[in-house]
Amino acid sequence: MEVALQYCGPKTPSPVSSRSFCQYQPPSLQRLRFASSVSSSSTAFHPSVKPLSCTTRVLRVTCEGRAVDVLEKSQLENPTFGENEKQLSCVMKFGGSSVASAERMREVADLILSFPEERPVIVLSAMGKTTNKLLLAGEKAVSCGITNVSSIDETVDELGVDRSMIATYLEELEQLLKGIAMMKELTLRTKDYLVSFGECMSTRIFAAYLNKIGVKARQYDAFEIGFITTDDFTNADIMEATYPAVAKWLHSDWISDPAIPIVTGFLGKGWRSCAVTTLGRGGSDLTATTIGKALGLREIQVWKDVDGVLTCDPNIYPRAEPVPYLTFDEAAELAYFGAQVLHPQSMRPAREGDVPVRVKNSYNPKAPGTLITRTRDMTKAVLTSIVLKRNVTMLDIVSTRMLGQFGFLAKVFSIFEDLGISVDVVATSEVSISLTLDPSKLWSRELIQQASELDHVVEELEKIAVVNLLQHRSIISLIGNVQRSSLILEKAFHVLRTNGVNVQMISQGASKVNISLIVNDDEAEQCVRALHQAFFESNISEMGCKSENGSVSSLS
Ligand SMILES: Nc1ncnc2c1ncn2[C@@H]1O[C@H](COP(=O)(O)OP(=O)(O)O)[C@@H](O)[C@H]1O
Ligand SMILES: N[C@@H](CC(=O)OP(=O)(O)O)C(=O)O
Repeated sequence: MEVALQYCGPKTPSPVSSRSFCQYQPPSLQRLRFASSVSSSSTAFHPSVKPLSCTTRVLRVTCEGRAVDVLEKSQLENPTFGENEKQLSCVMKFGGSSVASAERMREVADLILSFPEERPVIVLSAMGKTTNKLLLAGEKAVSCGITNVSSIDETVDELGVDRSMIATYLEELEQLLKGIAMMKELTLRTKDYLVSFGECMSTRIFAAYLNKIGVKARQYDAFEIGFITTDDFTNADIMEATYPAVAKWLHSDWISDPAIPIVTGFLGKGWRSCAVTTLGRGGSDLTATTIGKALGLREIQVWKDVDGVLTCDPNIYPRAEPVPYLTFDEAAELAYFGAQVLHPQSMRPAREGDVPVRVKNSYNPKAPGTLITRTRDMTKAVLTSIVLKRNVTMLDIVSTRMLGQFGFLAKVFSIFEDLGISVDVVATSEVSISLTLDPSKLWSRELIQQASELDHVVEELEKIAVVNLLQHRSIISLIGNVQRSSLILEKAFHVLRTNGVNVQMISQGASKVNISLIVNDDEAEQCVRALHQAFFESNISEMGCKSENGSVSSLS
């Protein structure tokens, strides 16, 4: 594997060797890119990429012979357009549920074409439950040999597109499964490569279909156009270098030869390994918001199978209703604390780029959906949504020293830092601390590794504290206007007391939009239903009434 980093243009210094590239930490890569004062003409672009201007400062990252040119940020904030050039206008992301079959792909194509004024970038997930099926196939390959991969063929035939386009992928996939069966091992890195076939195929099929019906489209693999990530396989983070690289790639292609870009969601390329990475389950939302920020688009649309973000998970309580407006902060908390509808990290690029996100239903396009923006009128808002995160591990840590001891919290958190474990919810006093561990980070690891990691954490903490490990807990997050926390808590505790539920920990974060309550797993769903009824269904109740935007407001 060869990785090189170089400046392009006449004064190009010698390429940085693979070893020294690997020594850079992400922040220094950033500094290097933006601090450079090397000004050179951009003559050494990738053949498919047209330079934006003739005096562009460029840093090129070459991975396995493939170059990604990273521009100085200012060049991307003000791309130059010819008089008649129209920019790409929005991102439309369609999840697996929206493109589950040939019929759905046709409907999604019609939906896109029903917005003739838009020039969208399309982001697609794998069809239906393909990601789960691929993971299952990988596990079966480990335990009992190869499984076959034929159902994607049927969609190709139904859409009438050329099957040779994905034939090589299906062959490669079978080879991969054979390899897994032979090795009897499925590493996180291999898992990411395996599931990437889902998005690689759905986008190729969809782009071929659009071209077949006369709509010019171009397929892109995200890992080839500059989605540079950390090497945390199955849960990689997008790195800053992604934004200028992706913007440049998509923008330049669009300017030189306009065609609707069809981009694989969920996938990236590890900056050290250069291997395919994934952004965590549901990661196509993050792909969409990353593109929205990178290109400074007008709007990011995420098309789902529900009428927007709902007041709670409809699988827990079917009477959940759409929430018309959310702020980025509310949506980020909601996503982070377990609402499957949005990827936990997906709001970050949208908030940074201040690009509105609209959550819409591809099965019911007329429904207004949810609009997520930087601010909204919070004067009447009390509670917006209730979110449940299950199977959480909680730790009660009590210092073995006396009151007044400083540095206790610092020691506790440095243990988590050393072990690379993220903490979710925290409540603390001077000598004790209760916290929950982020299950998405912890549970992505192998089961045996999880158990030994937990033992290790407890062992380390026991050097300075008495530790009580509590498993099978749930976090119920009340997302809304924490300025009205007394009202929210009064009502919530009334509901919980009537349902005989004891809250084991409570935390009101600095975000001002979230109050988290920890309860036992087996009581959690019943709590969510009862809370939903109290907050959203009692039109005029003791303490609250429904406001126009669907959230609860006080009578006072
Ligand atoms: N608060 C919520 N609002 C809306 N949907 C939710 C919520 N919590 C959980 N969900 C679930 O999230 C699903 C949509 O997310 P997801 O399956 O990731 O969509 P897609 O695959 O289309 O991107 C819905 O079908 C719904 O069951
Ligand atoms: N296909 C991936 C990525 C994704 O975002 O999917 P969806 O948009 O269907 O949630 C997954 O299942 O996790």
